[in-house]
Amino acid sequence: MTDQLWAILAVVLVVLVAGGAALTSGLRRRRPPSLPEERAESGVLTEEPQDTATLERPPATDAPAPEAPAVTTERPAPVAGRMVRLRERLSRSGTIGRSILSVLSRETLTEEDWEEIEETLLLADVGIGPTTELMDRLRTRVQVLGSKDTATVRDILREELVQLVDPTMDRSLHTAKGVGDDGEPHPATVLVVGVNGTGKTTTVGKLARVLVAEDLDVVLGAADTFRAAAADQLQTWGERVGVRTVRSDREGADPAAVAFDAVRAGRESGADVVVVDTAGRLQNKADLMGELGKIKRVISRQAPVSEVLLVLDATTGQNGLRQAQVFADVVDVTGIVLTKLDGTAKGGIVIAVQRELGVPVKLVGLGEGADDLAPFVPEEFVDALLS
Ligand SMILES: Nc1nc2c(ncn2[C@@H]2O[C@H](COP(=O)(O)OP(=O)(O)OP(=O)(O)O)[C@@H](O)[C@H]2O)c(=O)[nH]1
Repeated sequence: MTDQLWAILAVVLVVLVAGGAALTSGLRRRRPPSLPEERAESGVLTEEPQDTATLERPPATDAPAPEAPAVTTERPAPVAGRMVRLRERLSRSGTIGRSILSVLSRETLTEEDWEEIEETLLLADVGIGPTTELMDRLRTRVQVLGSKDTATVRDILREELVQLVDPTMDRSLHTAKGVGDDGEPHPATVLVVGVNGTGKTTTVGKLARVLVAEDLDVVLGAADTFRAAAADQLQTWGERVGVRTVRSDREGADPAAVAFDAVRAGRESGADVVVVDTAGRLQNKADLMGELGKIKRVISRQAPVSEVLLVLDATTGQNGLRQAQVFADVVDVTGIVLTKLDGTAKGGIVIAVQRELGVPVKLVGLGEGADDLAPFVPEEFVDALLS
């Protein structure tokens, strides 16, 4: 009896010990490691997302990898005739032409009528010098007119306005490739400068489309490293038309280094044109001169700078003109891009800025659309003012 009792007690003890051990190990398995040290001890890698990615990788097969979705690039609108197509965008500026024409067509012109013409020109930002010049010429020509039919007066005004805008200036963009001293071909390089907010980055994007529409190979340089979003913005513009953007991922990176890399990439890929966007903050003239001067120097080591385009916001009037003057003092500007001409009645700024800086307006921005940048044609501009 005692032996039997001992045997039963021994069996119960064995069952209890085995059950307890199983329970403890089960609990241990279920509790996830929480602290990094615990994870290391338990052999779980700390870079968990990578493990997960490994688990999700499909088994290797001989089947070809699925093709990446085809990137569709846009074909920009043709460049020729853009100003004519966009002429209605100049309707606000058109008030200068139309109101002068209505005064000039009056039977007899009094001093008040001439003052009205003068005021219209000044309000449209034509500037004092060109206004006086135009008034003198119009007075002389209108006085000798026998009969004053509207068509004749319109022709005279058109001729004089075209003269004032100056059709003799070279407005072509210098985008032809060159050959360096080493006999190697190099791309044309276009540096885009101007006060922030004038539409520089947008203009570089639109300009890339203009050049692509002309079948040129383009590389963009995002040297506006002051504003991180500017490089993203530019890259998006480029991607839409299959153009590469050279950029730095570091905010505040040396803009000259980015410009250098962009021109080198353009050289290596045999591109026709490299267009470089800049920040051009007006902290002070010396800083600006230092920054733009350095960018120009490093670009010139690989290819001469073909164009320096100054972007000017047409709606900022005389104030914008003064800021533009600072840039013109710092770099040799070869052309002006007048943006936002669609939103202003001050189209006379075209005349004032050319007079003030002695540089032709080469392109005008006529809206926020991707192809709303047009080569500037004096006759078409004046026709839009008079229509
Ligand atoms: N209506 C109109 N808007 C324009 C035109 N050109 C540019 N803009 C607008 O102007 C704004 C400023 O343009 P950005 O290109 O960012 O200006 P930015 O000079 O590069 O500015 P920062 O990078 O700060 O130096 C944007 O909203 C553009 O869409 C134009 O011709 N017409």
